[in-house]
Amino acid sequence: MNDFDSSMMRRCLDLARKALGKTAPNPMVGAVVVQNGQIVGQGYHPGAGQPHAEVFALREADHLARGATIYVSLEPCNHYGRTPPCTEALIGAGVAKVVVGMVDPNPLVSGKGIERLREAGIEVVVGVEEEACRQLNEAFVHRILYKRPFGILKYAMTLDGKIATSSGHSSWITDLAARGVVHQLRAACDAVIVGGNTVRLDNPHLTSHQVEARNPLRVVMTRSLELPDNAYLWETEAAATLVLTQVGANPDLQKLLLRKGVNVVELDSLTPTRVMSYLYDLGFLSVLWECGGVLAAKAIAEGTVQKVMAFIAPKIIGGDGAPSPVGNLGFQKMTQALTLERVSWRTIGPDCLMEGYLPSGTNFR
Ligand SMILES: Nc1nc(O)c(N)c(N[C@@H]2O[C@H](COP(=O)(O)O)[C@@H](O)[C@H]2O)n1
Ligand SMILES: [Zn+2]
Repeated sequence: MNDFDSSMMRRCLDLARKALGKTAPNPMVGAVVVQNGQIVGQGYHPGAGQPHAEVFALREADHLARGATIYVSLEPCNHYGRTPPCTEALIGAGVAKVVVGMVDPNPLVSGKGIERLREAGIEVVVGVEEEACRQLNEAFVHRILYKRPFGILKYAMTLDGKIATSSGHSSWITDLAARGVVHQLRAACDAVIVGGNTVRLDNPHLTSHQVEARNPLRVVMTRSLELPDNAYLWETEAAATLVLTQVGANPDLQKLLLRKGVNVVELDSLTPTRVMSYLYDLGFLSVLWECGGVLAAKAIAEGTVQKVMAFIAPKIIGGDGAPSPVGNLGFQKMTQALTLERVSWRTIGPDCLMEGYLPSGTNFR
């Protein structure tokens, strides 16, 4: 890989990111057409049902695409989905070379796009900035491979591991800057899940708090449906809310919520696994768990959390009964601890964000 290829692929990733949070169930993809060392066309995939990144880049390059090199962060598709195959568009435009960031994990494409281009006599290079391409679409890759959305557990805790005081007060653990990062994270996710207790205790908004940014679907998991008549989550002009409950729960509140525009769905079983399967069917890529410790423990135990984002404030509040981010996992020994992989951390204002991935296959129901 040379520096030029690398910088063009990074440009593709920057373009792809313009559609952050807007492409589900599709990936984020960017493409750049280069003729004689100059960018003559670029594009990104804005969302499902719209043309792919390659098509926008080719349109912009027009006749200059002939004999050019196109960089694309994901293997060009070779199938009829919502849109026709990009391989045929590339062949038709007469490009000489295609530089691909990563092979598409989608079995409808996986390797077939590259094969088709090579058959047509086009030079194809694969794997430029592959790790960065994979990272950008980690949720898409997970969805394709496991037929479930990618789960992120996010929490804010004090240095002594508490998410609230013993009385349940939790506003605010982290500073403004860290809360801003959480708002961006919400804008990048398709749904954010809390349990009934969080609604009762914290009355959260769960929006991205930015005028231009999109909001995730706000999802409440509640068996009893014993929730307040008035909650910010019922203000659906701000963002859509879905309440998942069990069959026959609190019919009066169901009627009230429906009148307020909240979607209420009764599920046969209200487990994290069932909820993630429901959200998969809605086409979601990434789901943010912003719940309390009891639900977080269940979500981890059922393998519905892949990544953990822990915001840690340099504050100590103590309190024997003060809750912690993850409830009972049933572990007795330190050897049972779930050790995160690919851990990184950074400071955000006075706080610290530690991120890492649960070992793959974590599931001990
Ligand atoms: N290479 C590439 N560029 C894009 O811009 C894309 N959106 C994709 N997506 C791949 O094609 C599938 C979706 O196809 P339709 O949008 O339904 O036609 C998606 O699952 C990816 O495999 N690829
Ligand atoms: Zn395509």
